[in-house]
Amino acid sequence: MTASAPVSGSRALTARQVTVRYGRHTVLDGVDFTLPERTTIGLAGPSGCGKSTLGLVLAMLRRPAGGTVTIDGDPVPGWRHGAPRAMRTRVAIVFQQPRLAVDPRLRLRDIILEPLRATGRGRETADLLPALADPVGLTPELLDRRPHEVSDGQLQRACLARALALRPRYLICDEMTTMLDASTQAHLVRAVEEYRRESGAGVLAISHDQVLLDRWADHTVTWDAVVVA
Ligand SMILES: Nc1ncnc2c1ncn2[C@@H]1O[C@H](COP(=O)(O)OP(=O)(O)OP(=O)(O)O)[C@@H](O)[C@H]1O
Repeated sequence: MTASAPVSGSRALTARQVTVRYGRHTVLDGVDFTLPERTTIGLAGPSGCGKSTLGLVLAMLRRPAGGTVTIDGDPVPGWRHGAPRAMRTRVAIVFQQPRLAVDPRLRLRDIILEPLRATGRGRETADLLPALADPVGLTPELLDRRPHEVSDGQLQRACLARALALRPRYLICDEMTTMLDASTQAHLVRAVEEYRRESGAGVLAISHDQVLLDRWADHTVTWDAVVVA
């Protein structure tokens, strides 16, 4: 299955014949998937079918038992820290539960700036903070708080800002807004779409919410189409 066949010469994040097993349970069995640049693809499907697992493989966070992932034509040579940093930073992911995705001791400003510091760009960080925090709607006062002092929505805003800090070529939003109120959901989707327009990134929006995907994505692939083809 190809979510959207890239026009010849255009760039894409691709999975080819990817197989993932948890113990004896085969979750992905030779799955093909293409996320072209400049495009938002919605991915829908029943709970437990393997959407998040595919997202983790595309983000190089889970090693498949078989198959390949390529970024703009470059095959990924390893997984997690086995992938070169220059490749890992080309794909970012935002998860459903922000509280499981952050260090609870850090202030929001330091959560957002983590990727810049980890890549040795510490000196630029103070200057870059407003450009990362403003689009997701975080005020300076919120940036000084720790996770237990903010709402889930405010923390998810920080997670999105962190995901965009290194200007990824591809962004995977795995149920990014599922736990959030309608106004925060709309704000975060707008921020992602603004980033996509301005950067030319490709976006994979994984969600159970067909109404959201109809509004958000250029088109939506259902899981049946992924595994049948
Ligand atoms: N770390 C793990 N160990 C064992 N089994 C797992 C693990 N992670 C996921 N699974 C199983 O793999 C299958 C696919 O899970 P996955 O989270 O990818 O599905 P999903 O489509 O994203 O589901 P949901 O929509 O509920 O988030 C499920 O049966 C799940 O129980």
